[in-house]
Amino acid sequence: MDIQIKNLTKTYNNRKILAIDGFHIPSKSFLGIIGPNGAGKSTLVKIIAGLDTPSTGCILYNHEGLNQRINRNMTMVFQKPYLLRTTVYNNIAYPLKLRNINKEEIHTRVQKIIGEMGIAGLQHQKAWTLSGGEGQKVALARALIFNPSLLILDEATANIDPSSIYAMEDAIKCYYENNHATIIMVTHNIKQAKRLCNTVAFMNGGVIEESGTSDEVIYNPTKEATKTFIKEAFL
Ligand SMILES: Nc1ncnc2c1ncn2[C@@H]1O[C@H](COP(=O)(O)OP(=O)(O)OP(=O)(O)O)[C@@H](O)[C@H]1O
Repeated sequence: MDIQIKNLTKTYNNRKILAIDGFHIPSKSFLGIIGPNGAGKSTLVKIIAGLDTPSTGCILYNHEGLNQRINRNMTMVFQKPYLLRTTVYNNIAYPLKLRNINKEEIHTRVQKIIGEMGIAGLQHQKAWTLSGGEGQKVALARALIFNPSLLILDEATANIDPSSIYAMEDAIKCYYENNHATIIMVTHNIKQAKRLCNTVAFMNGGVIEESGTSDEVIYNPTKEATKTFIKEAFL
């Protein structure tokens, strides 16, 4: 999915916290958004996901040749998993039920994804009894199961142990490589951005200060603010 951000602003209580004149996220990008606390990263991705509205400006989604202002073929995974009060199986099956997929196919697809993500043993467990990392894997499986053309991850692997981070990264990478999807990932982990993303945008004070390939932004930043941020992130 190709995304065009046009003259976007967001203001809270007369404070402008986002001001992006124009930014293009080409189809099949894996974009990492990095930047300090309060830079506006979550606000931007929530607006892209349609979970918040801009004060001015708009986002245009071009999916399969259709230019549109709303796109339903996308999903977002947050830092804290929002799971339904039911079993792991039902949580993961939910997006398919919403799309009227038949029971047999739902079963097949759920078994496939929980097998790939190593959470098959949890399928009958109630979602509220899961550990934080397990819940996050369930949230990711639920996001991937309906093959979204845009996947947004907002610090989805924060507070997760290293082996679970790698398991989630593998699932995300595999999804990206096999589905021609566009992925936007907000992360404080510069090494993770380097491992996964092909482009990186550095946000600061509500604007995109600098963007380019991951190598350009991480190893050869041109703006002072980006240089300082990257240097501190690697300390
Ligand atoms: N509903 C709201 N009302 C008032 N201010 C808000 C609201 N939501 C966000 N903000 C402010 O907007 C700014 C940007 O917040 P945002 O969560 O987008 O930053 P972020 O870059 O994702 O930060 P972090 O890295 O800490 O998650 C912050 O100063 C925040 O206090």
